[in-house]
Amino acid sequence: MKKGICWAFAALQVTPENISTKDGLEDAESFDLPLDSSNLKNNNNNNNNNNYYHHNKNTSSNEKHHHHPQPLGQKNASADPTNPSAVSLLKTTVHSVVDALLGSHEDQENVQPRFTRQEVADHSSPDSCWIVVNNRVYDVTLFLRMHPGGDDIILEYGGYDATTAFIEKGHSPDAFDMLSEYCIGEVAEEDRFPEINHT
Ligand code: HEM
Repeated sequence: MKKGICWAFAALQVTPENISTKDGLEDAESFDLPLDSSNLKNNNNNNNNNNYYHHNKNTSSNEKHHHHPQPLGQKNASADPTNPSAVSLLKTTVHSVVDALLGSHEDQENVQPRFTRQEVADHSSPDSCWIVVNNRVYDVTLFLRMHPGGDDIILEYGGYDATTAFIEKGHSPDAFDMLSEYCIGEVAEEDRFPEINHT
C-alpha cells in the first residue's frame, strides 16, 4: 500500500515543468562536455555522468523515482538543435571526428616504415617477394603472376636491389605507377644507395 502511494506521489511530482527546470539543468551540465580528453576522464568519475551514459535508456514510469532520477527531458534536449547542451555535444563530436581523420592522414604521410637491406633479403621467395627500387621497398608478391615479363625475372631480384634492372628495361610510366602501389616503406638511412633518375 505504502509502495502504491509512493508511485502515485512520484507520478504527480514528475511533470514536464519540473523536468525542464531542475533535471533539465542537470542534463545541460552533463552534456556540456569539455573538448579536452583529460577533462573528459574527470567527468567520467563524476556522478553527473550517470545522466550522460543513460541518456538513451528507455525511461519507463517505474524508473522516474529512482535515487538518481532519470531526466525525462534529456532525450528532447539532445534532439533540440537550439539547446546549448545539444550544440556543445555536436561540436565535441565533430571535433573528435575531424581530429581522428586528420591524425590518421598525417600518420600515413609522415611515418614510413624503414627496412635494412638485411630485412629485405629475408623476402626472396614466391611467398614473400620484396624488391628495392631507388631506396624504396616494394612487396611485389601479389604482382608476380601479373607481370607481363613473367614472375621469374622479378624473382631473380627478390630480396635485392632491382633499381638498375627495373629502370634499364625501360618500363612505361604505367609500370612505374603500378610499382608505387606496392610500396611498403623505405630503406633505412644507413643502407641507402645513390638513386637513378628515370625521366
Ligand atoms: C624486378 C625487375 C623487373 C624486371 C627485370 C622486369 C622486366 C620486364 C620485361 C623484360 C618486360 C617486358 C616483357 C615483354 O613484353 O616481353 C616487362 C614488362 C613490364 N613490367 Fe617489368 N620487370 C621488373 C619488375 C616489374 C615490376 C616490379 C613491375 C610493376 C609492379 C613491372 C611492371 C611491368 C609492366 C607493366 C610491363 C609491361 C610493359 C610496360 O608497361 O613497361 N615490372 N618487365
